[in-house]
Amino acid sequence: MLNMGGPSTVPETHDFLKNLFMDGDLIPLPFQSVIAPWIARRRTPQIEQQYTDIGGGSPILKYTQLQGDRMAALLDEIHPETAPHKAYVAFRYAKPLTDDAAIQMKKDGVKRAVAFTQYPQYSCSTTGSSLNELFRQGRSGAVGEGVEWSVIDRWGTHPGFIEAVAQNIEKSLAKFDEASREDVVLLFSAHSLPMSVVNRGDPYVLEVSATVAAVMDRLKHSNPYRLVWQSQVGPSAWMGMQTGEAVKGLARLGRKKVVLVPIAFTSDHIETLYEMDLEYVKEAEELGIEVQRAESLNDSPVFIRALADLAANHLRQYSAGSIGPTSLQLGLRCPGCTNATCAQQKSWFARGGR
Ligand SMILES: C=CC1=C(C)c2cc3[nH]c(cc4nc(cc5[nH]c(cc1n2)c(C)c5CCC(=O)O)C(CCC(=O)O)=C4C)c(C)c3C=C
Ligand SMILES: [Fe+2]
Ligand SMILES: [Fe+2]
Repeated sequence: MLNMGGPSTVPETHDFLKNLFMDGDLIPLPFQSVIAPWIARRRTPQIEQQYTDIGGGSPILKYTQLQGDRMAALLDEIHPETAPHKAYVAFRYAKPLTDDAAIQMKKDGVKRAVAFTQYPQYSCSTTGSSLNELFRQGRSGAVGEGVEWSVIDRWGTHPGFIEAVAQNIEKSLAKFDEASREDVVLLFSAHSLPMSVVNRGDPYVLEVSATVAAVMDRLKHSNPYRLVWQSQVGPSAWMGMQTGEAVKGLARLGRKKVVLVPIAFTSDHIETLYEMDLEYVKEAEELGIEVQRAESLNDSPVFIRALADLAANHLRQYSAGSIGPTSLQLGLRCPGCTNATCAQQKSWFARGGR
């Protein structure tokens, strides 16, 4: 279960930020090993305050572990051919890190493993970075010798995932007065990307858009909607329109009913619990907007069944030889990619981790 992770407690914030700013796949910095710890130290107090304000830490580990354990139990039932199944959490920036998962897998004597990204839509800065780290650990033998790997690299239009998101939107819509419910604007919000990443051919923006289109089809276009982008960091140009600006713009246009929908992350985190709930919702209410935030998927049984379905289909097709260890799409580097690790990682996984 690959994801970025988050500090489970406030004192873990500094190490989380240090690991994040040290990641050249996410934020390439000159003199990274010197500059990254400095930026992390400077940013820590502000981000610590945000984690304090959302209750003392990120719930991502709790939810990822729960999703993984329940998915593995379901897999034992629906795909007994490869049972028993066990989920290992491998976070990129917080404990348990990829090397922690590797140690545990080696101890357990794992011989067959699926790298299952928990980011629905692919970006080199998220899933790509996690796969690069897993490749480094796997190649070094940290996970054990002779492990056969395959990859589930993206699933942003899986019908079970779409259904789970749509159900949460419907729950939020039900809180509005029925007579004017169709006027409610669905504001899908995803973590933004620097334009430098978009412009090197990263598929994330397209894939998030595909998720939104699939959700709207499932909802039979019951409401008007927009996809907007949040959480940009630093002074460079990022993908827009920014969520905060969109909320203000809707108020200016007299669109006073909004559901905010997190669409690129499956568990609650600082962006839902802090930016959405404490910043955007508050701002919207001050502008006279009636606003609901659609719940994150968290422990949604529909979502967990979708994860099990994705894994079962992958294992079934892989065993039948109808798919290889990686998708064809994973094999294509961004046309503007200059990161040599991406090339090595893709061919290592395409050979099943050999
Ligand atoms: C799919 C989601 C995400 C993408 C794409 C993404 C790209 C991306 N992020 C940064 C820089 C930062 N992100 C930070 C936190 C953070 N990022 C995501 C998700 C995506 N990032 C989440 C869910 C979080 C919060 C974790 C939590 O527990 O809530 C941070 C740290 C926070 C801060 O300092 O503001 C940075 C920095 C870049 C540069 C980038 C694409 C290149
Ligand atoms: Fe981010
Ligand atoms: Fe790349």
